[in-house]
Amino acid sequence: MLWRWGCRCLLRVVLVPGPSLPSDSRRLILLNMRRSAAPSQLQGNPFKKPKFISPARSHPSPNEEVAKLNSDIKLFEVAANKNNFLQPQNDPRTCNFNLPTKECAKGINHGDNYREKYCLEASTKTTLDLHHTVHSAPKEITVSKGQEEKPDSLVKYFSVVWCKASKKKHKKWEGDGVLIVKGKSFTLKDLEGKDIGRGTGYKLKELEKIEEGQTMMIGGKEIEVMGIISPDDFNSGRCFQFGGGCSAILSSSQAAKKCFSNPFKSVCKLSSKENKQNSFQSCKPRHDPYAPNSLVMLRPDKNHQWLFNKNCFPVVDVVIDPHLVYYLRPHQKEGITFLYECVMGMRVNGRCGAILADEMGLGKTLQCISLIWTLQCQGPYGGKPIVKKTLIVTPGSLVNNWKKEFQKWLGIERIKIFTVDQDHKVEEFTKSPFYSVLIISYEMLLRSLDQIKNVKFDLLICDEGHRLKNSTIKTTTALISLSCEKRIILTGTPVQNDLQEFFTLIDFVNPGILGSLSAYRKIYEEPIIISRQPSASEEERELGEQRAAELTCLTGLFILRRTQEVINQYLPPKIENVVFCRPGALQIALYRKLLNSQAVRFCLQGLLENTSHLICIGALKKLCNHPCLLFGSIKEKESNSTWDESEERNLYEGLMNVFPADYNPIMFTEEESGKLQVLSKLLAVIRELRPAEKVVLVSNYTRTLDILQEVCKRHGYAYTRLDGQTPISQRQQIVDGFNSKYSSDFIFLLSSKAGGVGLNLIGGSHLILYDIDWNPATDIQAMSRVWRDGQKHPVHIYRLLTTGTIEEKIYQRQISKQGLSGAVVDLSKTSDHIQFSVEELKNLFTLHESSHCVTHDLLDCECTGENHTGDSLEKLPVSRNCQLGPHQQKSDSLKPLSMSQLKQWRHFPGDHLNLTDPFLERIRENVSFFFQNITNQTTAI
Ligand SMILES: Nc1ncnc2c1ncn2[C@@H]1O[C@H](COP(=O)(O)OP(=O)(O)OP(=O)(O)O)[C@@H](O)[C@H]1O
Ligand SMILES: [Mg+2]
Repeated sequence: MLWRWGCRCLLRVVLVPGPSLPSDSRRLILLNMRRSAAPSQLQGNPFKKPKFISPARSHPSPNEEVAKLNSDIKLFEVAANKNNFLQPQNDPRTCNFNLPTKECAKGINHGDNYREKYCLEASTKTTLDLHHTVHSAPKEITVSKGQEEKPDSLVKYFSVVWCKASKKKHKKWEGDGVLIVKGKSFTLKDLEGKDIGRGTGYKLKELEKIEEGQTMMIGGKEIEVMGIISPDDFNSGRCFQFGGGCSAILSSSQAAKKCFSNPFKSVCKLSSKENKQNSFQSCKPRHDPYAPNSLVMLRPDKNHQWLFNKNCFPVVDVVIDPHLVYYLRPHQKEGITFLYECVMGMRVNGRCGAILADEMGLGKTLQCISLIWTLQCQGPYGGKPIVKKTLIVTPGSLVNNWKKEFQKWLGIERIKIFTVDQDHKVEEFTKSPFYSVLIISYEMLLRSLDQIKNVKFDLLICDEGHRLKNSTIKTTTALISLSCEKRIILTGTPVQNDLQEFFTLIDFVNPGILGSLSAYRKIYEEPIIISRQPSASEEERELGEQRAAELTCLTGLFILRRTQEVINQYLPPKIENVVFCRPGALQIALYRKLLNSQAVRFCLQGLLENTSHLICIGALKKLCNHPCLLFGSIKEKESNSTWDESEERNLYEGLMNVFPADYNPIMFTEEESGKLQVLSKLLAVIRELRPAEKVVLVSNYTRTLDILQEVCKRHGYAYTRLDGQTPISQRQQIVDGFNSKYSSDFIFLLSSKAGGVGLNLIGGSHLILYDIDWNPATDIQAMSRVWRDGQKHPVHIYRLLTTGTIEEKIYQRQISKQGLSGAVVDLSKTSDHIQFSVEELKNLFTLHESSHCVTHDLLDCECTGENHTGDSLEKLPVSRNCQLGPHQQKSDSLKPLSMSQLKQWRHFPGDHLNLTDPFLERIRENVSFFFQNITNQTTAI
């Protein structure tokens, strides 16, 4: 550690390579070290008393050097540094949810060429050092509003160094800190945001006199004031970033150190081998950068060259293969540019991670394939490829989809892909020089971790990477243990809704960039959460907002999210229907009986154990799907030896008497379930009106899928099925078979939880969600399987709900605020994780027999339910469920509907006279109410 070198006027000599200097030039940098051993004191002192500046930051940028130096060796003291920890080369147009705020823009030092190219807006603002805290602090102490009138509320912030109080003559400062002076009291915080000292009762006159260089005692600690911090820098949290971003800085310093390790070798005086190698490098771009429509990557700026072009290769344009560019959508071109800049460390110095969080179906796979292909063949320095081996980790059902996409876009010759399965082990990949891309499932990765660690991967892509949001799970720790620096997370779900999970994902792609978890909690999470509470004071609200803005700004450099709208124009119309199906007579009788059971009554009195309500909910959901499922469960339980003591006994007591005496679940009928009746009619009308079109039929339960499968058999519909039991090796084959125009399958039976994510089921143009999940994300995932690129037909989506039952309640929960509060981003969350109050349980356990649609009743809609065409969209309030707050108010088209949005949909009762939709017309008999919404409407559908 540098700061251990505490001695007076220590001169540190570093020879720095520079690409643009003559080969015999050597640059000698003397770092003037101060006496004190505190981190902040160990560097040159360009302005007053700077904080600790890591080597990567403390060396001048090559531009500055070139300007200052002639070819002679020259000694100089390190000047003010412009090589920021963050070097946002951010495209304001693509900065996903977080257009830089004024504050953000202030803190950004845009790279020259990038600024020219993209950041027109930002470039008009003053470019400031993000860590200008000390240097640019105003001479006068900044105080909060109202200080003159009320000295008690006066607030000042100072950067300090501190150590425990001691009488020793030669003290060692232990760390940097922030001193907050409020009224007559002091708080001392370390750079992790923790309070480490407090004091009170000081005289106001003393406080006014605090100035740089002053030493004082606070709560058993001695401090020396190093400078003033502006309220802006405190509120944004920037003044802590030496703690927060410290490791990021260190990392770039490490990168820099690499360059420093053998300076002579690096200064364009290449060994003969390297010379030879160099001469073999193609110094021409692989593709013509001037060709019309060419997609050329950003050229590295001088800082980048100085850090990464050790061998002084000529800078060559990196141009995306025109073969790919031909197919790329505009948002995909932007996405590739973004990914390239991230993994090349051009957006955040020395950081090579990215999160591509585009909504489902936007072609994240193609964007990554384009990146891999580019980096595998090209590089900005002498054309030398950046990546040799890439590791792609993905859910099991998508392993072959990735391979297929590679083949779709690049053919089989260009790039050799190895997919791991039962018969193809990682060793095969390791031994063969032939393959450059390894695709493996998360499960297999864990099993083959040791072999994987033996391979040096240059690029790591984690598909559906939101599963890494928990840092303690094995998969995350396994992936963290891989040494690969260039890491990309792909996810279709928003990542910023939960601040803890957000941290884990960020820390995975760019380790340490937000500092330690404890620092992050203190500096960002706590103030942000406090500010969102209704009881928050104005001050807390402002602080939280500013911290959120800063966090957004920091992370927005390497997170990109675009919404579905960007591809809407390429997609056919989508007709979405929520269909409220009347329950059958047997269903109603059983439902009543269940609600009257002792188990439900006890639940409502809070008398049963925590999980009892889940059993009741489960039974009601089964009943809504089909009574025979409930029958089957009871029979199964009865045969179990523990039946007599089980809680279910209280629930199922007397239920068998409601079933007809000769009830046989295998001989179930469609009439017994309202939804099944509707489904059966729906399948028939699709078959009749659109004989060439296919249906994806989704349920969350394998047993329900069995029933649906039986219905297919009875009606003679050809079907295929994918659920949790389907071997991974067969999944892609099943998907391909269904998508093929030659397939005779009419129906694809899909278990949404088992295989919903990432699948392309564009062979189907009708999707029926037979049951509803607590988590809207599960349903959204499923619905996104058919309305995606490549779909040729208008897409019809039907969500079936049983009128007046728990299914409506779950739907309401999905679309109301409550439903959004926790579950929205998390596919793994189930009802087990949802807490219910007794009031909520009462509502869940009520059957509304006389309502056509309880959901409509709740909408507060003036219409009488007669073909209402929806309110004007302008009235729609913008609502967003995001802990990072209002800075990201951009529409998320795939986020669950809100109640008010649902009100915009056309809605009408089943017996409405003028149903224009021929499909709805045919099923209306069993339907009490419809909601319908059409996206991308053309003429006929
Ligand atoms: N530019 C394009 N032109 C035509 N088809 C495309 C294009 N880009 C992507 N596609 C196709 O769109 C479909 C969806 O792409 P992909 O599976 O990569 O989406 P995704 O963003 O990964 O979605 P999810 O989050 O659901 O996994 C694929 O079939 C893909 O081949
Ligand atoms: Mg995908």
